[in-house]
Amino acid sequence: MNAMSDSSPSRTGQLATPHRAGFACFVGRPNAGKSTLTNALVGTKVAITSNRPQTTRHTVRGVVHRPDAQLVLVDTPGLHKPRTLLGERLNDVVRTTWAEVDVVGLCIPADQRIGPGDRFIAKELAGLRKRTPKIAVVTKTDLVDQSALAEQLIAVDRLGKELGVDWAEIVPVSATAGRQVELLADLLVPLLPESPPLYPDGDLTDEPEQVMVAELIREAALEGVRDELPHSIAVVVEEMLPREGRPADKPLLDIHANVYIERPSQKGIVIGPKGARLKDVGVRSRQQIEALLGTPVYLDLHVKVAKDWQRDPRQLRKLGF
Ligand SMILES: Nc1nc2c(ncn2[C@@H]2O[C@H](COP(=O)(O)OP(=O)(O)OP(=O)(O)O)[C@@H](O)[C@H]2O)c(=O)[nH]1
Repeated sequence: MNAMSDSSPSRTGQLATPHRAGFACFVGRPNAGKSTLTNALVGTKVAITSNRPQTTRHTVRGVVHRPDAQLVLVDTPGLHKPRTLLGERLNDVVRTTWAEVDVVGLCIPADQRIGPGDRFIAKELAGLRKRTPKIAVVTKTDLVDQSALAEQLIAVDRLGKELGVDWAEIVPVSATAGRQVELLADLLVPLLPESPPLYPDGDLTDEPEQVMVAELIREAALEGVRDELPHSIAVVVEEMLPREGRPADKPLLDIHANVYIERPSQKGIVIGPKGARLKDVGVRSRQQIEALLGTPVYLDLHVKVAKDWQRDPRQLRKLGF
């Protein structure tokens, strides 16, 4: 099930390569390595990774540009059993995304047994329209030896047969070791429809910059306090403006952002003794933002309480959900 023959030279000796372009998304349980894989394919940091579940809240697209194809990667939040309104909304976002893409890749870590979380998602995939190709990506192969990997590949194959998902490919990769990432792109491209490029060359993401900036701040704010504040931090960038009166060769971007927490008692955790933690969050996220936007940044952070924001539809809308 691939259209590799399309890219072989034609009899006239010219390359009869139709340009292909389309959307792919990686799904999988939290922490399966979806964001890291997206980054590895695109070759720069576009999606936000973390060593904890459910940090990818927004649909972030990275664009892989190749002479023969353009692969637009849509990164979705992990599908999970919803417990809150936010959880339900996230699942809706995930399903909507699946229905709109040209190929879906289910990520399953090589170093963990296939569990209820993977089955839950694979079952959803089985219900997706037939003509959307589904591939299985066995991630983090650097963490296991050859025989464990072979076993996992067999288990993934069995999972597909059992649940009625017809894998177009089963591909083992390591995003961090850069192993087989190119091959994955090669296998994804033929599954895309023939189409001219969808994005101008050089575009890595069409996610609004403010959302990316907010994600970087949230990532820094969660660092080290995830156990205390699992899903209780949201960040909204209120304003992003070039500082007036600066010489052209010394621009400065003023960014004002609010870090929302759910309860006043969480304020101390985020701010830290004498504001030390918040200062540190500011320094670390500023460096990331400067790297992302390529300009010096002045970052102004405020911590605010948005009571029970995960359960309140009005707050959710304000926070962009
Ligand atoms: N050793 C190794 N670790 C990896 C690899 N890919 C991802 N990881 C690690 O696995 C953890 C989760 O990776 P993410 O890319 O954030 O996972 P995700 O599926 O996007 O997670 P959510 O956003 O929670 O859905 C991070 O600590 C990564 O560094 C890999 O190829 N090898």
